[in-house]
Amino acid sequence: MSSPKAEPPYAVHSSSDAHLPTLNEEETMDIQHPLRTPAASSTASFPAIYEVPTHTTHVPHRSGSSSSVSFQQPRRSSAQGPHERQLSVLDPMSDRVSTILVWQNLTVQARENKRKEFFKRMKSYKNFVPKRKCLLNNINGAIAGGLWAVIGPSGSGKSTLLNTLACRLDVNTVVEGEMRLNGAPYDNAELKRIAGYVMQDDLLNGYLTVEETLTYTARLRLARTFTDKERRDRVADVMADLGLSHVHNVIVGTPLKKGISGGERKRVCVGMQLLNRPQLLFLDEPTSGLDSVTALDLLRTFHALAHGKSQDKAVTIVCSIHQPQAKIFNLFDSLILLKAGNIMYQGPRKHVMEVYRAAGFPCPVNTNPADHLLDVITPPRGNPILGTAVISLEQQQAIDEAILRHQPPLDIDLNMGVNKRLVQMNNLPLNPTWLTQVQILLRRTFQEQFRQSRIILTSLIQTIVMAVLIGTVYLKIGNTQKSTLRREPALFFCAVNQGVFGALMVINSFPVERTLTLRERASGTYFASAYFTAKIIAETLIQIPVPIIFSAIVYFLIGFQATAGKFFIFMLFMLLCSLAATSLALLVSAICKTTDMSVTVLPLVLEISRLFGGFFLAPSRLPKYFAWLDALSYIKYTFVGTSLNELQGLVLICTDDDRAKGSCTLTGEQTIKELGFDYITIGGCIGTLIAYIVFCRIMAFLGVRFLKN
Ligand SMILES: Nc1ncnc2c1ncn2[C@@H]1O[C@H](COP(=O)(O)OP(=O)(O)OP(=O)(O)O)[C@@H](O)[C@H]1O
Repeated sequence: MSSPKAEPPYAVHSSSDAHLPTLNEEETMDIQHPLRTPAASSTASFPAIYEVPTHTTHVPHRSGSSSSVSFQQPRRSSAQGPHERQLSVLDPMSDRVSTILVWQNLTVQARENKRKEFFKRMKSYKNFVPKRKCLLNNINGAIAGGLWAVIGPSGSGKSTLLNTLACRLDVNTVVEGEMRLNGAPYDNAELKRIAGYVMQDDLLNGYLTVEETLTYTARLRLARTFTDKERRDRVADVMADLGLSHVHNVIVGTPLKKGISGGERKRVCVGMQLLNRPQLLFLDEPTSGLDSVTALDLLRTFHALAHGKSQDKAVTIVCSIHQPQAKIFNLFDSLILLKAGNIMYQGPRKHVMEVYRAAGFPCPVNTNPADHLLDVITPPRGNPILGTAVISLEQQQAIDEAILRHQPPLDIDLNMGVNKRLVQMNNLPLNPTWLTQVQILLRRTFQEQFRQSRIILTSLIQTIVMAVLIGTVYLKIGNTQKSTLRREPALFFCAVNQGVFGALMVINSFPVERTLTLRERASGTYFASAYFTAKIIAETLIQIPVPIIFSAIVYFLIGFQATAGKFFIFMLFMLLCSLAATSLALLVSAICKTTDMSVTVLPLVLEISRLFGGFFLAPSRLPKYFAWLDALSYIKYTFVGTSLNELQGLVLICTDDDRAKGSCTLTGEQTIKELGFDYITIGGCIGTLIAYIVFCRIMAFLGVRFLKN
């Protein structure tokens, strides 16, 4: 094929080309993109760069067989400058590009609603056609080295593409087509070992410093063969690469406690992924919420990382980004332009304007090229006040087709990259053991908790205040016949207080922590069981002082039976009640998943526990159909257990008044019978509460382990 135009595409801007103000001097360099092949129909509009012969290379399959793979070899045209190889990172044959991701006929659909679909399928089994929303529409593409931008209007499928390639799609989606990593199909487990994913919102432990955050991640993610010094060095390297060294000692921060800036938070998230030197990094909207200077600074860092200036090896970075500013746009090596689940352009960023110009849509003067790309493919909404016209569907289709027509076809081969170093799962170094993970997570949880000393202090003060209040309301209850009337409400109130307090703390903090955990686990940081074990141990240890302090104050102010054994049994019940409440709250928030839902459901569960707590209606006198709700009330087992403990062996004295009324026959044992508490023993109540705690925690673990979205 011969070139109809002698000039390279961006080498010289004629006066009519002067509308590309944002293209800098770098634009004059001609580059070869690996994925484009010459198209006969489009050669008229395309310069020599696309007119390169396709070389066929025989590369071995994983299976050992050989296959024909097409690669374009970069060729220097006479018009190309001496710096063209500067961007050789884009060349999949380059040794610096270690990962090639290819997808073919990729379609992603969202199920209407799993339950609805199931019932409709049951109703009309044979004729049933599920209604599905198409998110990605039979697209082909490849990513090989450099800094990539996935751009497109809102809702065009940028995040969906990223999530699909990173195997992180929602469960309600259906994926068809092929995706290959270095020529082989891959899954989430495999990708996790070599790729990182940074989500749009920066969810971090707000009470840890930057260095602590990275150090804990390094301990959890770096292979067990790393020494402490090597880990520290790796953390220091990452902080230096990302410009975080000056804030290493500053806490990340929470909405209430100021920490590092938004840009620095994003860098910490990226740093956590860079610690184990990934070959591929996905970033979902990394600049969202950042000011233009911070965003540009961040992208410059990504550019440096993608070109291997900071790390040993270049990391391929793929960012979904919504209308980047011109300076940011110019930092990208390659683009994927999406519209309604279709790829409108894929290839070098430097060629996209040429495609648009050839299609009849040159970028106007002083216009951000990224804005222009989106403006052309997004149908404007007509505005009668401004006098702007609506573009018909046909007109917009013609525009889209013109853009697509002026691009040479992609030469996608699923075997691309098969000659690269393959991901040998068995040869990858082993992560820390389960026990090490538990120890690290335990340390992290304690450190985080102790940083929140104000919350711990507040909860201790609250406990003391409540204990003194309850104690003084029922002060020195005595042991007259009448005292039984006050003894039972006092015991019930103690159970309710300890049975609600801990639950409310969990419900507010756990859903956020759960989301953070899901992310860390999605990155392969630790096992769900290691996290849960560490959490349970830490929470139990932190929770113990509250019921102890409460019992010590309340017991003696009220004046329950003054024997050591009875006091410690009372304290044990308060502790078990508190643990049962937090376990129940953990279960509710693990199943409900969001704080909003958990806060709605938990009060109902607590209310039922209180209602069937044995105080308002004796458990033995409950109607049969309520037996199951009664069995689920941990407050009941606490109340009945503490009542048995208090009433057994209680000697009630008889006052003159009592004698006059003839009611002097009451004993502790008789009161137990009257209240209907003689159906169970103290040991039975303790055993049931322990079983309750274990059951709730196992169910909460299953929720955390299996409910991911
Ligand atoms: N799991 C899902 N179920 C149903 N629809 C979905 C699902 N995921 C995405 N969508 C829809 O698919 C379309 C593309 O979503 P996606 O988040 O990929 O777009 P985007 O280009 O990243 O948008 P934005 O720039 O606004 O974040 C949207 O209309 C979205 O509502």
